[in-house]
Amino acid sequence: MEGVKKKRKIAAGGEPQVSAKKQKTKAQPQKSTKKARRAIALDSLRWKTSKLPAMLDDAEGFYGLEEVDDVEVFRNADNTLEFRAADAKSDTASEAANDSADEFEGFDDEPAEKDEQPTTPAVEQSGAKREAKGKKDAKSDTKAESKPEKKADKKADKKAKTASPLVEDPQLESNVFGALADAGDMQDEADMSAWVSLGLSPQLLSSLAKLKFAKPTAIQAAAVPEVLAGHDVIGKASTGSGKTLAFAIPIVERWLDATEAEGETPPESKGPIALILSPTRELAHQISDHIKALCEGLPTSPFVCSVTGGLAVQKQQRQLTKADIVIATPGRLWEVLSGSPELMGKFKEIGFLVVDEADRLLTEGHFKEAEQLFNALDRYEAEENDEPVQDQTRRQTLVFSATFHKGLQQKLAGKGKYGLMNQQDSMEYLLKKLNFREEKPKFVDVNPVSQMAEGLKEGLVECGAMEKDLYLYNILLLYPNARSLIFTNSISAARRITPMLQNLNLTSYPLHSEMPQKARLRSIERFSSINGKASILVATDVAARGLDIPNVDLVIHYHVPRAADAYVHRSGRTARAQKTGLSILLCAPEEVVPTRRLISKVHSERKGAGKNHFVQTLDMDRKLASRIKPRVTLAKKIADSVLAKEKGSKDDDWMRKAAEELGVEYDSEEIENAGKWGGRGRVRKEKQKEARSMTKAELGALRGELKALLSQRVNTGVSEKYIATGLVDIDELLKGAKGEFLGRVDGLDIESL
Ligand SMILES: Nc1ncnc2c1ncn2[C@@H]1O[C@H](COP(=O)(O)OP(=O)(O)OP(=O)(O)O)[C@@H](O)[C@H]1O
Repeated sequence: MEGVKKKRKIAAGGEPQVSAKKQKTKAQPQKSTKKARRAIALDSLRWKTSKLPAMLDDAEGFYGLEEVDDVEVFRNADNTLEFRAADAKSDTASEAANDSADEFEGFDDEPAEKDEQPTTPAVEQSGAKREAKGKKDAKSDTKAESKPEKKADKKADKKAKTASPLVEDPQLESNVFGALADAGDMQDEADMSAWVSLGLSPQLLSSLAKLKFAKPTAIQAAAVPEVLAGHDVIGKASTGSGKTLAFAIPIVERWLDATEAEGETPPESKGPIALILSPTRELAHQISDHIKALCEGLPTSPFVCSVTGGLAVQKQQRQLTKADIVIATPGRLWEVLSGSPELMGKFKEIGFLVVDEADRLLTEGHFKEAEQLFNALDRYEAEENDEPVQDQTRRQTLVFSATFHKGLQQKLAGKGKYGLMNQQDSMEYLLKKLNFREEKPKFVDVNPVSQMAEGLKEGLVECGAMEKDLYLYNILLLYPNARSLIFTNSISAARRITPMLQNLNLTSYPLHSEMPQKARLRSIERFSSINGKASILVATDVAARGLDIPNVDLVIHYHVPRAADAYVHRSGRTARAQKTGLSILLCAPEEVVPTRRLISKVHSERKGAGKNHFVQTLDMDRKLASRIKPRVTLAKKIADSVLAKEKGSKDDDWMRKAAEELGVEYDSEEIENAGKWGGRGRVRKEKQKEARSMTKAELGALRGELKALLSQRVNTGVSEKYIATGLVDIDELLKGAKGEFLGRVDGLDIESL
């Protein structure tokens, strides 16, 4: 017995033409059934147009192939072939059916059972592939479809029971599933029908299936068609909602089109198709990885190149000569391009300019470098007087963020009064700088009401300014296995909190802009790779935007952020991609007013009993806090001492060098005493001096003390309420504790989110 599938050719758009293969078999006499199968005439079968993988689109001679499922080919003693219809039922059942001498009526596309599907894309696709391969030797075709085919068939049968490919466009569906089947085992399970209406190529659909992205997110569904239709787009969607692919998918699609049109990968002289600007290096690398992952499943991939510093300018210039998609921080790209008029010329021809996290990149303080770049990209030499002029751009401009300035948002949405807007503050002014191709770019806002991710819960802990370390530790203890991201407003706080938490046996890493690039990436990598136990990243706002670290459970704002958008982006590091997460603000009395303002801004569009309603005040167990206070105090003291010593030796180094250059004798004591400290800085300096003067033995003793404290159990699972009611024997409970921290904060529970 050989094969389950046959193919034939048809003339494009015409009636089926019986192939040599088929003519030969048609001449065979119809024999009586063997086992559960009956011999059948080939024309009575339901032939379907074969689905060819997109990469075979240009494989001449294979247009118009048809195929049929579930037919077995028997070779008779006289060497003739006979085709028998497979029966889904058991052999006995089939025999019974055969006995009743029912005429074969062909295969039915209707499922035998309610949710059963008749065809199996994986099998069809592999069949199509084989057909292409077997063009030279039609006879070997059936042999090639022996055992592996049966296996595939079984698998396909299994899949047919679960799949529900209800797609409106059958041609597209066939392409889609054809391509998916080609993508291997995983794709056997994939139903990609939700992507179909976006008009993507089978290659890209196959890649998306490999990423296991079964359906587009709201921003992808809304923005991709607009971009593919050639519009400039401003896209707004909450954090973690897939904005990267919303612009990356159409870019890669356009690259595929261009590559296909040229036959080969575009030559080096072509220049990049897209430039994506990111405000931070980490985000640029992440976008680059994201696009590479999307392209991994393609038959040929674009060259994706990130330009963020770290590599020599010449090396980056060389890389840029062959780049198809470039992701860059504006300052560095400007540095690289301004030294190469040839490269600059190529960048003037890009098809897409994407500004990710646009509101950040285009605001005061960050826009300067970007502005230089935009001006250069848009400047063309006028033919007549050789004066540089701003040309109407040919490229599409795509601008994405989770937060946009409210005035701009209203204007884009066609509401509000704009005349009163301060131009410098509004993004309108900045958007003008982007030189949109269309007078009115498409504004796609998929979360007009809330900027926050759906699965996010927000909480607030009120505590004294000097108690923040204590309550930070307290919260971390309540979530012993969480991946937590702590945001501070200053580099020095991030520097201090990290070793303090490490002293408390919590795995923590720092992240701030004064760290070398490699150390920054290493911190993110280590933080992301620890699974199953607490892992903490203490970061400044350098990590607030765009970073997509998987499974961050908890975001803690150690300091109340200075702006509402920072709060949105920081909190958006958790509850990404439909997941859940917590965001907790540590709020000191002097931060209450800015916090209120911030919350009412962030939740301004939401309906509810007051804006603050969306952020729950959390009552922490004061008794627990007092129990853990001694260890926090010690951990802090040790960290401060180590930091002061490090800082001291750095300052010493600097001063020694300065003294040497001036040709004077260096005496640190003298120099320090000569400095006139006053005001607020004096106390700090004195504290630093004290911490710095701690001897090794003193430090060792503190460490020993802390170690002893840390070895004691603290049960966080007993709330003050229980203690107050007196219904529970606390000592008994503490005895039963397994050395783990079991507490929870009422109303905020990671598991129950
Ligand atoms: N269609 C999809 N289905 C499932 N997951 C997706 C899909 N598209 C993207 N993702 C995943 O969602 C996560 C968040 O995506 P992305 O980083 O693009 O979010 P974002 O909207 O840009 O967030 P931010 O505003 O914080 O920058 C990523 O891990 C990404 O792989």
